[in-house]
Amino acid sequence: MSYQALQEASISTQDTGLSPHLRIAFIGGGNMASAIIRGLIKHGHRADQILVCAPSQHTRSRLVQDFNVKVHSDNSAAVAFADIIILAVKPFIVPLVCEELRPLLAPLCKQKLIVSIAAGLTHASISGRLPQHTQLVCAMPNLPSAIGKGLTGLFVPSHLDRLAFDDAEQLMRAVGDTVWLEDETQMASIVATAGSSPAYFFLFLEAMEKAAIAQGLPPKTASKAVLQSAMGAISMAMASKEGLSSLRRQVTSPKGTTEQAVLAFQHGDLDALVAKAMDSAARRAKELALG
Ligand SMILES: NC(=O)C1=CN([C@@H]2O[C@H](COP(=O)(O)OP(=O)(O)OC[C@H]3O[C@@H](n4cnc5c(N)ncnc54)[C@H](OP(=O)(O)O)[C@@H]3O)[C@@H](O)[C@H]2O)C=CC1
Ligand SMILES: O=C(O)[C@@H]1CCC=N1
Repeated sequence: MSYQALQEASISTQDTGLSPHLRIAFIGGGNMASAIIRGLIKHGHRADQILVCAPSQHTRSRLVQDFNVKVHSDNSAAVAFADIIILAVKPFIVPLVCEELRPLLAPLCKQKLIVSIAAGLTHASISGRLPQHTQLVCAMPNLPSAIGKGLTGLFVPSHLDRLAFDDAEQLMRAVGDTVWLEDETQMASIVATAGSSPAYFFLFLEAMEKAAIAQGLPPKTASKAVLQSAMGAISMAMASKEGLSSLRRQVTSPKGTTEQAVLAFQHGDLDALVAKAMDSAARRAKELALG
């Protein structure tokens, strides 16, 4: 699997044209559904246009309290309510949900868009469990969707017209950027590069915070120094026309302090460790595809 392929995918940056009248249902109301809901509401989507189906009363109460969205314990409510149904359950639950929705979707499948955000599951494995001609798009979003800064990979097989999935694309664009994948094998790389990656950055920042505290900084100062520096670096990288290496060299004075830190990372073979971690995530996505 080559991560290079992702560079060839186009990242859209246009304003979203998400219709405020679009009714959106989530099957599952956990971390990722909540992140997308938060992003949608932040973007101005009306809470009463959003329904979440989740089995536990605790989750439903939390969603009402946090977002004032509609909630239901029965997944079939999603079909009656929504134009777009997002499958936001763990991958192994998706077949059960499809089984429940299948008879209800059969007469309506051309009027509904289904979006699966389940890591690893292929388009064919989900569409095979839904009525023929169901409009299904596989999406891989990430947690920063909660603040409108997500990145979602989208895939439909080449025989389907992407324009038919405009509403789903606009929905995901309301919570961040989107990339269309040409080839479904790229989805495992998007899981490794975008779906999972916020956790890598959090892990790295946690490690920096611990090291700064160990060196003697007060925890609040360490946290502020780490987060503000990370935000500054990312904002610069996003705004700059220069590549990442060039920006890195601007910080790294010959015989200076940064050089020593960079050498320590290189002696620890950071590149190999990152590649190993991302390969592990991509491999797990492929395992999930097999069920
Ligand atoms: N977390 C992330 O950063 C990302 C996750 N994903 C994908 O999103 C999906 C959800 O992950 P995540 O939100 O982290 O998981 P969570 O465990 O946080 O949420 C899963 C939700 O599914 C609900 N659920 C369980 N069984 C059913 C059922 N039979 N019918 C309806 N709802 C059900 C649970 O309800 P209850 O709370 O009531 O038990 C819970 O709200 C996964 O497929 C994952 O691969 C994709 C990209 C990023
Ligand atoms: O860890 C997971 O399986 C999910 C998919 C991507 C991010 N979280």
